[in-house]
Amino acid sequence: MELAEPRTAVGRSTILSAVTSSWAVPAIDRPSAQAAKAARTRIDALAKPLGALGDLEGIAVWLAGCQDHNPPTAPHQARAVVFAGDHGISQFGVSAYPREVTPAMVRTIAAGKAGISVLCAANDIALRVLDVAVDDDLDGVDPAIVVHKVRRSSGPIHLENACSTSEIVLALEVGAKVALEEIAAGADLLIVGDLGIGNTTVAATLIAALLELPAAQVVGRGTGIDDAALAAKSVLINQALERVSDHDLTPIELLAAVGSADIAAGVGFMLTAAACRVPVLLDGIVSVAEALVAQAFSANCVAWFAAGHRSTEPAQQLALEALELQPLLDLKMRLGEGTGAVAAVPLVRAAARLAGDMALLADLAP
Ligand SMILES: Cc1cc2ncn([C@H]3O[C@H](COP(=O)(O)O)[C@@H](O)[C@H]3O)c2cc1C
Ligand SMILES: O=C(O)c1cccnc1
Repeated sequence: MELAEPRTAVGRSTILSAVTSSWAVPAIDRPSAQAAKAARTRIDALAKPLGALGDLEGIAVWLAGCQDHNPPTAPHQARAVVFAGDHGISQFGVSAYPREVTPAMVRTIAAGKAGISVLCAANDIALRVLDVAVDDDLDGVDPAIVVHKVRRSSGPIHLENACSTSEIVLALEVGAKVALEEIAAGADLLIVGDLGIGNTTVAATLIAALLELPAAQVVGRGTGIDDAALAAKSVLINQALERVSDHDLTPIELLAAVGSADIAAGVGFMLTAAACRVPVLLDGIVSVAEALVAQAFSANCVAWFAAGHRSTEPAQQLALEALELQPLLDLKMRLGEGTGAVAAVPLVRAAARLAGDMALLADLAP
């Protein structure tokens, strides 16, 4: 793989005066315009009225471009990875659930009993969960789950940096390494899942910072907080935004200031998938926040992403609009873990099969 320096930097930091670590962003080409065009021509010629398969047509065209193949083949080796981490801000009333849920859910995924586990099993999708920054030692779990741990929790982003830039670089490298492992295992479609109480606050903050939006527009109910907690969450997001406003930050510095190690791992994973020409299906608010940060590293990566679903989080919708991505599903899901993306995999597979297996209009018997 060719390596290049980041092409897009958010700028230079003044709040992080220590040595700023850098990361060699993998070089990312665009998907094949030729294969996408050929797929569009074929889909327009299928035995149906022009455009009648709606967004399934766009997904098949996108897949053909990513695969450099017309018609596209249905992804039969979709693989999902959940990056787990705790967030300091979860101790300030932003979630409807306590932070102890994070390690408990890591164990639940490992036991094959989480929402994402069941959806992956139902759709023949390989799944693994990795502890990047869980605030627990996770004693007794499979050592492969904790081998990539960067730190225990991230700092409360309304008060201090989530972590150091060198920890972010380490987490980006974890994501990159894991993506390469998944691709070596045969992945032809990748999904990044999130797990960590408080992570919707961090994701909303990242989205607000990158899209220059006020807290009131991005704040959402996450796990189901009431009106009072929603107002408090908005205040904390504003406080976190104030810490980074008027500072030009590189993407690494932004992740260190108001992101987290587990989110950085997701970013490194997505960028590496795109560099390896493997398409990525995005999930909810954390996943699209990661996609926006990935775009700040390298604008080309977005062409390798499709949106699995629209979640109920306002910031997720705003980020999808900024990425110019149309979600496949709108089921009012708000779980994270990668569930909204995995729920859309059957549609992606069906879109490819429709493009490949339907008769042509020209071949219809008179
Ligand atoms: C039992 C349980 C399982 C989950 N699986 C994912 N999340 C999701 O909800 C959390 C984020 O929402 P907030 O920012 O409001 O805390 C994260 O753990 C996310 O992965 C869960 C949340 C809970 C309670
Ligand atoms: O919209 C999401 O992705 C979401 C909402 C609540 C909790 N976790 C994720």
